[in-house]
Amino acid sequence: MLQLFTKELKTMHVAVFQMEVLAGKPDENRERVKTWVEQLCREQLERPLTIVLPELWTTGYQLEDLGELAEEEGVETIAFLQQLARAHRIHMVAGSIATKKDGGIYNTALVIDAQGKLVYTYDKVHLVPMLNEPAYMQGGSVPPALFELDGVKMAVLICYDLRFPELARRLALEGAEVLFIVAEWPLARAMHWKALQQARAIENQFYLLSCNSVGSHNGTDYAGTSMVIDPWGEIIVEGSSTEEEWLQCKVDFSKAAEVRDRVPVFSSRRPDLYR
Ligand SMILES: NC(=O)CCC(=O)C(=O)O
Repeated sequence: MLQLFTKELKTMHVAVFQMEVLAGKPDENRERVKTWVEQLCREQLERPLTIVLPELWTTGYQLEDLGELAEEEGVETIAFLQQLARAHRIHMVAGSIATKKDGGIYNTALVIDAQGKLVYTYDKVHLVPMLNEPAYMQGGSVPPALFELDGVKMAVLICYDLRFPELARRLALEGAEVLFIVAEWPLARAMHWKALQQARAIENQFYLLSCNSVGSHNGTDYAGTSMVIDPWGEIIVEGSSTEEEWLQCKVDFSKAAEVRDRVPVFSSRRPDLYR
């Protein structure tokens, strides 16, 4: 059954850090995130503000060194983010980092609220063969679920997960109003990146906010083109494919209800014929 949309909170500011991740350099990447957040928060005083980081932003795809680089339960980076979130009163869909737990290494997304509480973690379930991820990491065994920031139902998927529409549809049916995609998506498949994001937003009639990285590592160029897409499928802001930059906008949560009135996909569904 489709949940009703949030009534109380109508808008939220978002800022997406389309970052050039320095592979294998977690200290430097943390420092760069701190500098960016400080600069952003000098300019953007309005709250609520949610910031978004890309996939594996502490280590990049330096997979062969993850034995050393991955953090035990993500403790150090989580503490760093909690401190930053509290200091600036910002919510963080803090991309993902490599974590060690139960003898394996996982690609773990983190969500921290403006009080510094770790509200949600998710271990990427679809590891990407094209980047050799399954050779170095374990896939999560728990499907992505909803979390809430200021009463808004949201969800986060990690990069390759975008190719599996059943995940996004299930989250939409559970009431997601915003889907975040945190990514290190290669330029070689940039056309898929853009088309799939728009498709997920259009078919599920929710906001889609993505954060991809730029730059290159080990011969792979990353595609940037981070986006904020509204529930009609309109691209509100779009990053370049090459430059480190940040994207900022205000999202209006009342828009999804309008779109669902105009094209009532969810009430037209035939779950008696398919799931
Ligand atoms: N980091 C990723 O999951 C990349 C996904 C990818 O390259 C693709 O789906 O294509």
